[in-house]
Amino acid sequence: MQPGGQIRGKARVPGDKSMSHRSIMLGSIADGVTTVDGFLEGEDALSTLNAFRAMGVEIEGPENGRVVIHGVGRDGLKAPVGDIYVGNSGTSMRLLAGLLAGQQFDVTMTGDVSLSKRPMERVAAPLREMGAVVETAEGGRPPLTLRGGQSLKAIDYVLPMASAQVKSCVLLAGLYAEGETRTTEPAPTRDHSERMLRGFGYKVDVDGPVAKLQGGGRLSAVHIDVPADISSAAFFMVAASITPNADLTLEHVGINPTRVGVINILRAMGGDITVFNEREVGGEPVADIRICYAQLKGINIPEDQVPLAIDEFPVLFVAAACAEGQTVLTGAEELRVKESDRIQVMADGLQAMGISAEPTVDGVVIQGGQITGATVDSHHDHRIAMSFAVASLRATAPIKVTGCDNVATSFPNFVALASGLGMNIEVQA
Ligand SMILES: O=C(O)C1=C[C@@H](OP(=O)(O)O)[C@@H](O)[C@H](O)C1
Ligand SMILES: C=C(OP(=O)(O)O)C(=O)O
Repeated sequence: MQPGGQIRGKARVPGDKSMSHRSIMLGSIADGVTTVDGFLEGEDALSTLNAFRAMGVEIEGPENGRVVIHGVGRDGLKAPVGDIYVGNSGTSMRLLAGLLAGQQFDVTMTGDVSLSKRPMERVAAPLREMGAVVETAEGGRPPLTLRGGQSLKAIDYVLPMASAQVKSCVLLAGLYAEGETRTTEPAPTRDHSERMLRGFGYKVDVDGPVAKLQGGGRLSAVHIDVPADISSAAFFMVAASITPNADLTLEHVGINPTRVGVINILRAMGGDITVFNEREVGGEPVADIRICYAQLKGINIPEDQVPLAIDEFPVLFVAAACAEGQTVLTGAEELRVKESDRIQVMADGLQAMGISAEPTVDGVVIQGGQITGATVDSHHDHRIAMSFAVASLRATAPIKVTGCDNVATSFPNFVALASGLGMNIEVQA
């Protein structure tokens, strides 16, 4: 990555990863043919797609973001031949665990080196309470095996952490459980499962932190329009915010209130962000977003914004590095169990770039300063790699990022799009 570069123009980033996963899962167990537009053709969502193909679901595409799913109905999935490999994708493994807990066959899910280190006990524990038989490797890590043929009972589950993956897992198992399954979350997390289930005609009641559904119902196929992923848009929101003269418009971005922490935090830092053309597409709010350069200032990030921006912190740390003064993040210990320990890995990288970034147990303290050239390791974490690329916009010398192989998990055309908007990125084999 060469220093400097410009950020100007208009762009549409790829489809929302969370919604893409869910569209395949729900479309597969629905009655009828579900069509999806705007599907993210990234490796994580494709892992979910391939998992359902392996369980006998006919899925056409993806072709230019269009996927056609021939739903097999709630009891139509078939035992896969061999294990299901879900690569780097925590969402695939955790949500599928819930959906597969109520099937008649055994399944084992495996993942790559990063996923194999991530905690799965958080989904295994509530599923066992429901009567599922779940096996993990030592320390509650993958592989994850679900034994089929169990009869599940609904539970009233109070989540120990703010996690949409755990909430969704329990609700998906609840589809196959006898009685009313309830989840209570400690803070609002993304509610795409609840919204999309309703879109498929399944009754889900939400009252503040509580979501509940009755087991035993059926889903009816629908058309799903997946908006651009605000988590991918975030890289360019920060890129434009830190680059003098930048003026960028990102089109058709999902602005679900449970996902807009990055907008709220950048605005609190002094960011110049205009949200316009607000509309609703298939039960999800969507808008265009214009971002112009502004001198950012450090802030204490409000803890209530943490789950609303959970995947955007790596790039928000870059914003903090370019801000005047100190930024303090607390209450974000979940960042330590993502594709990498995102607190430590970002702090190490920013320090290598000459920025004072001190990790704490549940966050980080960053002093804004001058970013220098450096060679930094992204630890094969897509969001870290893209965040370091954004940092190069304000660096005094080139930044070389190693371990970038996983960028395609969430943002396959990142380099092309970033280059098109004016960033100087060179990819070395
Ligand atoms: O439900 C989802 O689609 C996701 C939930 C979040 O994980 P947690 O539930 O672990 O916070 C997020 O980090 C992940 O990228 C996608
Ligand atoms: C945490 C992430 O995804 P997952 O948990 O699905 O691997 C992410 O995309 O930042």
